[in-house]
Amino acid sequence: MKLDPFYLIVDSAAWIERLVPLGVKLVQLRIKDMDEAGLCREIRAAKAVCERHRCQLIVNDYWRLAIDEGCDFVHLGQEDLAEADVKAIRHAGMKLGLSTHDDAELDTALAAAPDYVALGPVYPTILKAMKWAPQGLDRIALWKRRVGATPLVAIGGLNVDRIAGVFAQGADVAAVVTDITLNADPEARTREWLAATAQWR
Ligand SMILES: Cc1ncc(COP(=O)(O)OP(=O)(O)O)c(N)n1
Ligand SMILES: Cc1nc(C(=O)O)sc1CCOP(=O)(O)O
Ligand SMILES: [Mg+2]
Repeated sequence: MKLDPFYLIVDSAAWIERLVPLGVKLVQLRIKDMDEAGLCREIRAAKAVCERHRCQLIVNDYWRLAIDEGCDFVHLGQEDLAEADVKAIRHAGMKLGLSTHDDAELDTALAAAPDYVALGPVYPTILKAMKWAPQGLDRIALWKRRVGATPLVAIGGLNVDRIAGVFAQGADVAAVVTDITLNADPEARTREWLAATAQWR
């Protein structure tokens, strides 16, 4: 499966409404701390925008709600995966992306035959506290050898200047949050990401 090389991750449907129309084709809705009714509203709104713009929506964490709302792709971390019903996710026809941070997690992820594997944090991230040290670029090449044809997503501390480095090491997709959402001009930065990833599209 070919995924767009630019993977935007945001925490609201409002961000999706704002940035997806610029040409984003792969977006994750990553919401923390919201009640179920709110999550359903957000997922529904995000899905509507993504359908209009032929953008692949990936729902983080909330796989049951994603199934209920008719979404087709979820992202799970290792703790999410441990509690998830992967059979139910697959039975619903959903694609599945998985986080990995070390060898043991990669073994666990590959056993679930994911639609992509994410490796992070490649660089230090300010989005959330992480118990893993930055992986560094060499680790991407190692991961790509292990995942083979499964798309490899690089995440953590990426910015426009770091994109070429992760693709040179074998990443198929670069994921980003704060380089865009904390930028003084998120629309302009999104356009920069679209241009900078064009050669891998
Ligand atoms: C593309 C991508 N990679 C990694 C993560 C992190 O998932 P997880 O470890 O479950 O942490 P949270 O994002 O849920 O805090 C991700 N969301 N997306
Ligand atoms: C949500 C997330 N997961 C990571 C992992 O390593 O699993 S790094 C990360 C944060 C990515 O945000 P930014 O692009 O702002 O660094
Ligand atoms: Mg998670």
